[in-house]
Amino acid sequence: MSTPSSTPVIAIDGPSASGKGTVAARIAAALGFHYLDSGALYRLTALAAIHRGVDFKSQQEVASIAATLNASFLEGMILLDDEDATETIRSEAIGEGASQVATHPLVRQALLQRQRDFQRDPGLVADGRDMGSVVFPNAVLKVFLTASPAERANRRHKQLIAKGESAILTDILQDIEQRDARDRARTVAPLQILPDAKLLDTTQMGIDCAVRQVLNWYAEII
Ligand SMILES: Nc1ncnc2c1ncn2[C@@H]1O[C@H](COP(=O)(O)OP(=O)(O)O)[C@@H](O)[C@H]1O
Ligand SMILES: Nc1ccn([C@H]2C[C@H](O)[C@@H](COP(=O)(O)OP(=O)(O)O)O2)c(=O)n1
Repeated sequence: MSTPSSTPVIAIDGPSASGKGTVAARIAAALGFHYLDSGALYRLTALAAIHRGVDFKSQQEVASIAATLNASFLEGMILLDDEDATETIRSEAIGEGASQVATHPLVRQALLQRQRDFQRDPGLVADGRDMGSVVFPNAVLKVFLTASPAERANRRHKQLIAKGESAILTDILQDIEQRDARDRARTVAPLQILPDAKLLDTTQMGIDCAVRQVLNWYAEII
């Protein structure tokens, strides 16, 4: 299990397309900290399950895939079994699969230590759903980053269109609402606003402003 560490962790949790990845990566770059995209581990687990023909509902089999995941994170590139999976895991279908495999307690357990291993000097910014509640409960700063479902659907829609993918706004909104509901309702490590988290609603706030706010909160505590 993890050893208690004095290395600071900034935990950024929140629902899909709230801007967690964008903001967390910018904060990590500004502070020279490491960055953990925990959702990528669940996405890779879903992709590996598809490659092996394993049903997302088979908790034991999916957990064993998660426990032996051959994944590496190399300067913005994500490899699965030595193949570039950076773009593949960003599809809406894999996001949905990730949300399904993430409901299994054994899958979450299998990925726990791997996430904690990212806590290295001089610090870590981690984004996901349970960074502040389960993976890094001692995080020095916990942020719940959110925006209205309509705004998040717009952001995801723009992001997909910019990548040249076809996307229908109403379908995306429906997917986001369905995924939010599943991520909030699961019994283990649900998405939640912790009492010790700072709430940052970016419905009407740009990326620069959101990054500045998190950096200001961090500056207040160090
Ligand atoms: N505050 C913001 N205002 C406008 N667009 C944003 C904001 N934050 C993020 N975005 C954009 O929304 C999209 C989704 O952000 P992303 O960081 O991938 O979210 P998440 O990691 O929460 O799924 C990206 O294209 C990003 O540039
Ligand atoms: N710490 C985490 C991170 C992601 N998950 C699950 C739940 C999410 O719907 C999926 C995908 O997460 P990801 O953060 O990559 O998805 P978004 O970019 O927010 O759409 O994985 C989780 O259960 N716990």
